[in-house]
Amino acid sequence: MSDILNQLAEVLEQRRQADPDSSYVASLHRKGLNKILEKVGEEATETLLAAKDAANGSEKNREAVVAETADLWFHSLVMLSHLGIDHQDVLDELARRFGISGLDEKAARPTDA
Ligand SMILES: N=c1c2ncn([C@@H]3O[C@H](COP(=O)(O)OP(=O)(O)OP(=O)(O)O)[C@@H](O)[C@H]3O)c2ncn1[C@@H]1O[C@H](COP(=O)(O)O)[C@@H](O)[C@H]1O
Repeated sequence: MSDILNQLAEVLEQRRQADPDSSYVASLHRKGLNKILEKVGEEATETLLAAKDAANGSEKNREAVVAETADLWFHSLVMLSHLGIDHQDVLDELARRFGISGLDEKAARPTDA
């Protein structure tokens, strides 16, 4: 999985300096953080609506979940790039968490005084 993420992140880095008239990613950077966040929110909403439909059944609905999740991940990568955050940091965080049960991690959190 991380191969395509790494390749895509490399292209996204190049697009920070590209012409907004010939690059969708460059056009997002030109419009700024608020526009990028709007797209992330929109794609998140579309993903959850597709997921609700998929729970009711057809293969077409399941394909929509895949397509919408790809849109969400893509726009999240653009957000990270815009903020100058390396996507590898997110992969490293997932790797750090790997094998740690969410239930155990939550139980080990300091309690509020
Ligand atoms: N993976 C993607 C990718 N996924 C989705 N999209 C685009 O994301 C947009 C989101 O879809 P919408 O229907 O929400 O778009 P819209 O309604 O026109 O958007 P708004 O006007 O509402 O903002 C579409 O234009 C999609 O084509 C992507 N655009 C680019 N990439 C990758 O980014 C690379 C660089 O793209 P460019 O910068 O355009 O060269 C490409 O080679 C691809 O690898």
